[in-house]
Amino acid sequence: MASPARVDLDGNPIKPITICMIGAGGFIGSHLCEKLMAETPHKVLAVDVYNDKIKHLLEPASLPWADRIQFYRINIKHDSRLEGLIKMADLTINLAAICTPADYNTRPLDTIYSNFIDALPVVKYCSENNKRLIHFSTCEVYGKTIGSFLPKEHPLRNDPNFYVLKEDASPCIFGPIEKQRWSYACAKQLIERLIYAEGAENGLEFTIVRPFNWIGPRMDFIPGIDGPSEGVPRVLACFSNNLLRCEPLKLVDGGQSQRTFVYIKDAIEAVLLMIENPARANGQIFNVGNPNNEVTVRQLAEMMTEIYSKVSGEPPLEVPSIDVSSKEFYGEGYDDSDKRIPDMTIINKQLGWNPKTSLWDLLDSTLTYQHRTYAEAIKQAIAKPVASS
Ligand SMILES: NC(=O)c1ccc[n+]([C@@H]2O[C@H](COP(=O)([O-])OP(=O)(O)OC[C@H]3O[C@@H](n4cnc5c(N)ncnc54)[C@H](O)[C@@H]3O)[C@@H](O)[C@H]2O)c1
Ligand SMILES: O=C(O)[C@H]1O[C@H](OP(=O)(O)OP(=O)(O)OC[C@H]2O[C@@H](n3ccc(=O)[nH]c3=O)[C@H](O)[C@@H]2O)[C@H](O)[C@@H](O)[C@@H]1O
Repeated sequence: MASPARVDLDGNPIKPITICMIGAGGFIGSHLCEKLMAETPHKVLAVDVYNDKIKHLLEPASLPWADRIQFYRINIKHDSRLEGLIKMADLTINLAAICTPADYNTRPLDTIYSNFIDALPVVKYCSENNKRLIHFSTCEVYGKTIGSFLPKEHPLRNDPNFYVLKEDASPCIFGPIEKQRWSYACAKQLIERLIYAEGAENGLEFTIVRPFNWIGPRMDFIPGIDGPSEGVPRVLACFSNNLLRCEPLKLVDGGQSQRTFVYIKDAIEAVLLMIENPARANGQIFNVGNPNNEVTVRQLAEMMTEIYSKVSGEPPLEVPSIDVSSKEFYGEGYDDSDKRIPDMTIINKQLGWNPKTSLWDLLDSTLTYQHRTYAEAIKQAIAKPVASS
């Protein structure tokens, strides 16, 4: 019996489309490709410089979706094939970016080029060829909260108007230029403004996504195993690396910053709704996060330590964490977002989307994956005698 036709949120049948996905080989791209292959009839032209995280979707040729995904090893900085691929597709999704905070103050030029200059041709080709664009921005465009400028004990700090981040109302508050941490957020903000202007002046059909700390399997790399030994990934991978190596977790400036974490699989549901409901998603900027999963970084460290001990069967570390200054950890020019709570009104109203997974459950499944994937390799790396020079 044929499976029932898939319908959008308004009950209309969903037509198969071709998607040019730039940055398809990254963390979010790999989960999005998986979802599109397993649950939809859409085709993906997967563009990236790497494909390790989607290899399982590309080979062997006998995979049921083999004719619906093609990988193009392309650096969008300099490759004339990009426009042709955008023309071949109905929709372009741009995920390509440098997006690890350790790079923002140490490689500010690369960060600005990657998040602004390199995205320009993508926007231009979409606009000129009347193709729809879903562009990945960031919750970092909000910068610091208004409340962070009030004295520590001020009662208004508890008023949501002073910290909840709303797409159509909150200001974008960055630190001074010498705090190069904000090079990323500022570049993302300018590309958002450019896309918005292309929509207003030239009719570009666009959707802007502001992810709030999406986490899960395949995020970033474990230093010395599948990434550089001296590399500094985002917090999930930093803490996973510490736990796998039985080292104390490093709390930057006391771990007082707050974050809301959302499970990658919940967030991907939101992206699929955007893909398949253009009439509801076009012209919108969407926060995608989980306001119920807020913790300080210190609390995150404690939770991950407890869960990893359960998952690995090893006793918790005697010294579970140590404090490090941001200057020591990230170098000169680091600064931080104090608190990030997404307002969910717009995505709720337009797409009816709500995150489901609690922080405990998402850390449990993610740390189970980390342990299964890396524990043995770490053991071997630690046991290996250091090569003589
Ligand atoms: N993960 C999150 O929670 C999060 C939060 C906020 C914003 N974002 C945004 O979402 C997007 C994807 O993030 P991610 O977490 O998957 O990061 P990621 O680093 O895992 O993925 C980005 C991918 O883009 C590719 N890429 C970068 N420059 C390229 C180029 N010049 N040509 C071709 N490919 C290139 C990289 O190789 C990588 O595979 C980024 O734009 C990021 O700023 C992510
Ligand atoms: O994921 C997001 O939504 C966005 O936020 C991230 O920024 P941030 O949350 O600051 O990045 P993390 O590296 O995950 O750091 C989170 C917090 O943990 C702290 N941290 C990080 C690593 C560590 O070992 N110890 C530690 O205390 C950082 O100082 C920061 O306060 C990145 O900028 C982007 O990937 C993205 O745009």
